[in-house]
Amino acid sequence: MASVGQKVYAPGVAVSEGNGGLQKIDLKSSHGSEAEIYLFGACVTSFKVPNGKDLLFVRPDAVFNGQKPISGGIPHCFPQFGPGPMQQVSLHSTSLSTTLEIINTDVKPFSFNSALHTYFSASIAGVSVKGLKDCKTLNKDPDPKNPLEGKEEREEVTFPGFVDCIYLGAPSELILDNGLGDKIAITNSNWSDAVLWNPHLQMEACYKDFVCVENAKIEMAQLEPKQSWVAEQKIELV
Ligand SMILES: O=P(O)(O)OC[C@H]1O[C@@H](O)[C@H](O)[C@@H](O)[C@@H]1O
Repeated sequence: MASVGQKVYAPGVAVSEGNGGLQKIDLKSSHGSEAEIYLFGACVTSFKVPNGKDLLFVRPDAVFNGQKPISGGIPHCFPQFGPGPMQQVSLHSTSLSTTLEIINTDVKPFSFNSALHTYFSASIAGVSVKGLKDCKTLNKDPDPKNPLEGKEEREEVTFPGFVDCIYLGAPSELILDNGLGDKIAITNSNWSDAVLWNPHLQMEACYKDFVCVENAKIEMAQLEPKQSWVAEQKIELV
């Protein structure tokens, strides 16, 4: 049933006004999973699996003013943070898939890099990410402007303090233990790299409640006229 101010476009697809008067879409699958997507930046801000748990996190200081990107959920970074056309989002019982397609409609080539800056709900003391062993790293701690080159030696990356690290040549599947009793497989096609970020005491009010595990394309890629680039991400409870 539609709630006040909601327009139902198809079974399980409703559009309404969200925070700050921004338009949002609520998706409900027949399996009981739900997703919320703000049209501003095509940002998925909530993905609830059938038991009601939200696997995503929106920072308490996120602004919904149509000027700044929403700090939470799955913001698209292309060619940097900001508004963009709506991409497809597919909602399944325990998984959420997103596709980002970038098309060069111009008559000259352009270069881009991109990322899905996904915020997961978490209890940071119990968080680990598996799958990054042997990847080349660019560690932005301590100096984000001069990242230190290295190699990941750990089977499981944990978050005992500030973490801001790029992983080059990341695999197509990572397993996130969110410290809340859930294991989440993050699979992708065509996202070549990954980023792990937790601000620790720089965001004292909320750092314990989330972790960013991001699919990214760090190296600049060039798109010729009429060419397109497509990448997919799937988040699945395992
Ligand atoms: O723009 P937001 O959501 O505040 O996130 C900022 C952080 O995003 C991360 O992806 C970067 O690796 C960090 O360097 C950066 O500080």
